[in-house]
Amino acid sequence: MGAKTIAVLTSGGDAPGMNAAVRAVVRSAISFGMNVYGVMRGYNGLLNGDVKEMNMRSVSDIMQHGGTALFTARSPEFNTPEGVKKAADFCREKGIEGVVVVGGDGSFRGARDLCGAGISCIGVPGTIDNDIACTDYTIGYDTALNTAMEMIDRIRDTTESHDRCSVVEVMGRRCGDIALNTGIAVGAMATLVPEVPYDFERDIVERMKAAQRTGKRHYIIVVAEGVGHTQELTERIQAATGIESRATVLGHVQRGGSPTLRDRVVASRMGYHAVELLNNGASNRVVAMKGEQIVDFDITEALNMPRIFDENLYRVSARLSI
Ligand SMILES: Nc1ncnc2c1ncn2[C@@H]1O[C@H](COP(=O)(O)OP(=O)(O)O)[C@@H](O)[C@H]1O
Ligand SMILES: O=P(O)(O)OC[C@H]1O[C@](O)(COP(=O)(O)O)[C@@H](O)[C@@H]1O
Ligand SMILES: [Mg+2]
Repeated sequence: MGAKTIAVLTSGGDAPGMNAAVRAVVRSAISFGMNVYGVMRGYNGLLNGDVKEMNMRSVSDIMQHGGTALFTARSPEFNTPEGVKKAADFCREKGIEGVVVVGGDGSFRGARDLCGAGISCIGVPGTIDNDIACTDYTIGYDTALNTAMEMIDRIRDTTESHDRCSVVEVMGRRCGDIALNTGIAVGAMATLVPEVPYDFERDIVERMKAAQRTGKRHYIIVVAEGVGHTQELTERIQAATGIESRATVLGHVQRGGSPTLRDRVVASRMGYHAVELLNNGASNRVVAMKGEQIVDFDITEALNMPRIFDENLYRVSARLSI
């Protein structure tokens, strides 16, 4: 028997496209004859009773906006056995039988715990990092990639005009996917990711000198946040090569902005799939994308899957960047 009353929340770092996922959950739920609540500020809304009943119009005009209309939070209180019990008790009080959690791996751990406390949960991957092992794609990734690319193109203009080296840090706490893809798209001379250790002399200094001998006069180096020490690295490059160097940390600009078509469509498909699962009585699942197909996995199995780094793409990047 499927859930009759469900809720939707967004949790962890926001990502462009989360609004399209919320809209899809609300509209699908209503079309299946369910009642649906929007939970404010991630798991905090379940702890503080901050929920609102949604109707068809509650999610009008939000899809084109970045951020999340439900707001988001990282909730330390929920991340305790007492917090999970309190949230589950609140759901029971409200008659909420199922919760769709749009967020990253941390949020899925929370969803798994809430399932353990008796509430059916479905995870929908929403994070710009693309760092969730079970899915080829996370909502927000495409928008973040395009924003980072556009920003680095701008940095290139000034880098070129000054014959400089620019070291640009992009987001990705433990995952080099944003760095690797934007590095290829902007023609970076080197791309550093947390998955592959690098050697300063071999991978940076010697490459720059070799490129210089072919006539190159300006350089873009893309570094994933997870590699760290971007300012220090920039100073070392200037000291070792004599080439004037500047560091730019792109930061949260990558998390904002109107979502791309891909993010809106994938988010809509995933949100619909999540509600279909709850309507069929499923629980403890994560929605994922494999190739172009929307599929789902058991949350615990999904959280235990190892992330596979795209070695082939890394090789392409290394060959082209000089
Ligand atoms: N191991 C865990 N058990 C229960 N809840 C968790 C756990 N890890 C994270 N959460 C909850 O999910 C929220 C979001 O997780 P976080 O890792 O910050 O972001 P993301 O979901 O984007 O990876 C946390 O603030 C916390 O409330
Ligand atoms: O919003 P905050 O707390 O500054 O977090 C920054 C982190 O959030 C992210 O943008 C997304 O990470 P999550 O998906 O785990 O929330 C990371 O790339 C970055 O390291
Ligand atoms: Mg995370």
